[in-house]
Parts: sequence; structure tokens; C-alpha cells
Amino acid sequence: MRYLTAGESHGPQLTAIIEGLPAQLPLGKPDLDPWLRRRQGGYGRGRRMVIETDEAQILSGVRAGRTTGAPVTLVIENRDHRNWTEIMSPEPGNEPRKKALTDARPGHADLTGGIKYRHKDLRDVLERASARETAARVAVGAVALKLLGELGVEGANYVASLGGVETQQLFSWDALEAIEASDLRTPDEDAAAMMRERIDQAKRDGDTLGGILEVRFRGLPVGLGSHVHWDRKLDGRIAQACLSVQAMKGVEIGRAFENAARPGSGVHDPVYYRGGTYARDTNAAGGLEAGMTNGEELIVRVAMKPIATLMKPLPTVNVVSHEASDAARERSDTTAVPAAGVILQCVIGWVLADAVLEKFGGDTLPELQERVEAARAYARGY
Ligand SMILES: Cc1cc2nc3c(=O)[nH]c(=O)nc-3n(C[C@H](O)[C@H](O)[C@H](O)COP(=O)(O)O)c2cc1C
Ligand SMILES: C=C(O[C@@H]1CC(C(=O)O)=C[C@@H](OP(=O)(O)O)[C@H]1O)C(=O)O
Repeated sequence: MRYLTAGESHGPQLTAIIEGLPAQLPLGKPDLDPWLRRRQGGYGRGRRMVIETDEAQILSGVRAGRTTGAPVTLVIENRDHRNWTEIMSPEPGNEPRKKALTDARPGHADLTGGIKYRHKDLRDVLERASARETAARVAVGAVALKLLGELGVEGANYVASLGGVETQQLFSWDALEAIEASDLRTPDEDAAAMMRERIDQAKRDGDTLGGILEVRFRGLPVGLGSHVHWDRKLDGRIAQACLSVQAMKGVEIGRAFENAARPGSGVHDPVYYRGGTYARDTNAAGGLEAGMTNGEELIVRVAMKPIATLMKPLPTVNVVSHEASDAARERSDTTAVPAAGVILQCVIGWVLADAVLEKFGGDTLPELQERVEAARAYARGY
């Protein structure tokens, strides 16, 4: 499977085309729109999220509620575009440019993108660098999650820490409802209260916050990915997908950074044979060994840096005058950590669905289901 996205943050729409989906997958707006709404949520987001009410239009590849096997086109409107029609127009005009950005923001794409693509209005960079693009990736990921769901694979995401406040209550699958209900996507209400305080304080200070997200998947068949070649290793593919999300700077599988300080005897998960099948009592590996799913829960943790745009700006240079200046103050989020968990679940979901199709193939969902079930039976009896 493959997909492309296109669209600017303040352009008319985001577009995604998915190619390679099997036919006969039940698919409709109710599978996509709740994910888009989740991505818009979270305490600490800016006013843009009040303007947008994201929903996906399905423009090809689905008839009567099922995929046909043809490419699927998804479109998400940018409601804010109506305030930017002249500025974003592809026609010549808008000179001198309104809303031009010339005070490069440290931590954003502005300066490096300007040099690389030879733009002096750094809006030509930021419009595509913006995490608005993740709405398209979430719509695509929601399709992948639907496919995984049809194969008995379930995912979750939660905020493990935000602004230095850690979620004390460890994740449990029973806490999914509480996570969904929380504007900080954590089941730990005490931690959530402290996070809200930190976000309010950061906002008062003109500052921003980052955090750590945890994404889990259970029910994955054994053997997705491969140990045989670097670009087939699933851990590497997952890390690439995560780090390609705006502001994500670190990935660990399981508790990789804590494990690094322990001896091997305290890390690797012993294998037992019980009730006619293989079993483990621990999962320090986070569900992956040698670039392959091992049948345990997949646990991925990702570090998100604080938002780059500060209302109390950092020193920078104006790229036209070359004079010292304050970094541009654009409308912005104070934090987007809760939204990031949703995005990460979707982009990891895509990698997993792609790996499923790679291993099992199949033009249709029923064929895929049969093959996955057969592989599960084989692994149980191996
Ligand atoms: C959901 C989400 C929302 C974001 N919102 C903002 C924002 O409002 N302002 C901002 O400066 N950066 C925001 N970012 C981060 C920037 O897009 C990102 O830092 C920038 O594109 C540079 O890329 P890099 O951080 O991956 O190096 C957001 C990221 C995500 C995932
Ligand atoms: C639009 C979204 O996030 C945007 C991501 C973003 C950035 O620089 O990444 C900057 C802000 O854009 P704006 O100035 O239009 O408010 C965020 O709102 C979104 O998540 O849908």
C-alpha cells in the first residue's frame, strides 16, 4: 500500500490518495471522522481548532460502504481558507505579500526551508511544514486502523507525560474510556489537573510545552516485518513513521532507554511453553524482536518537543534585512501533545496495515482474514 498527501495549512483543502487497499473493506465517514475530531482535541490547543470542524469526504474507491480495490481519495476542507483566499491564491498577485513571514522562528522549518527552497516569504515554507498536514495522515491512518480492526487488531494511545508531569497510573486497556473522556488523554486525573496548570502557566509566560506519548497495539500476528534486510525491519519502519510527524524527536520501543541501564538478565523476556503454546510473562521488548512482531503487545513511546512558535519570542534574524529581530508570533498551540498521540496511533497503524498486506497479500478483505487466521493457528501450534 502507498499514499500521498497534498495541501497547505491555509489552502482550500487537504487531499490524500491511498492505493493498494484490498476490496470489500467496510468503510465510511463514521470510521474516519471520529479520528479527525480526536486529533483536534486536547487542552492547550490554539484558536484554529475552534475554526475547523474536520471531516473527511470520500471521493473515490468506495461504493455502497465498501472499498472496491480502486484508489481511495480523501478530502478534508480547511474552513480557515476563506480568511486566506487572496494570500493563498495560486494566481500572480498579493505583492507586496500580505502576511509574509520574514522573522524565522527557531525550531520551525522557516529558516532552513527558506534557504533550501529559495523563499524569502517564509510562509511558502510554513504552509506545508505545518502540522495541519497531519489531518490528512490521520484520515489515511483511520482507514488502516479500520483494516486492522477487521483482523482483530486493536490500538490505543495516551499521554505518558506533558510538560514534565508524568501519568502515574500505568496504561490499562480497561482505561480506554477514561482516556477518551480526558482532554489530556490520560486516565490519571491528578496528573491531568497538574498538566492543565502547567499549560495555563506556560500560556501566561508566552511559552510552550512538549511531552511523551505512548501507543499500543494488541492482537498483532507474529512475524510482521522481517529480520532479513534493514528496510524491512518493522522497528525501523515504525520509528520513521513516528519521527516524520511534526515535532517528534525521539522514539523508543518498550522502555528502551530504561532497559539500556539494566543487565540483559533483567530485560529479555523469558519464553515458556504452556497449554500447548508459547507464552511470556513480561514484555520488555515491547512486542518487537529483530524487526518482527513477536505476538506480544506493541509498545511505542515517542518524545514530542515543545511547540516552536513562542508568544514571548526567541531572538532571531530577519531574512530580508538581516537585522536582529524577535521570532514571528503566529497564532499557535501552547501544546499539542494529546493530539500527537492520536496522530501517532494513526501513522503506526498505517505501517502495521502495510506490513500485514505485505506478509499476507490478498485482493479482498475475506482472503486476508483467512490468511491471518491460518497464520495465527500455525503460530499457536508451532
Ligand atoms: C498536532 C500538532 C500541532 C502543532 N501545532 C503547532 C503550532 O501551533 N505552532 C508551531 O509552531 N508548531 C506546531 N507544531 C509543530 C511544528 O509543526 C513543527 O515543530 C515544525 O513543522 C518543525 O518540524 P520538526 O519539529 O519536526 O523539526 C505542531 C505539531 C503537531 C504534531
Ligand atoms: C492547523 C493545525 O495545526 C496548526 C499547526 C501549526 C504548525 O506550525 O505546525 C500551526 C498552527 O496553525 P495556525 O496558525 O493556522 O493556527 C496550528 O493551528 C491542525 O492541527 O489542524
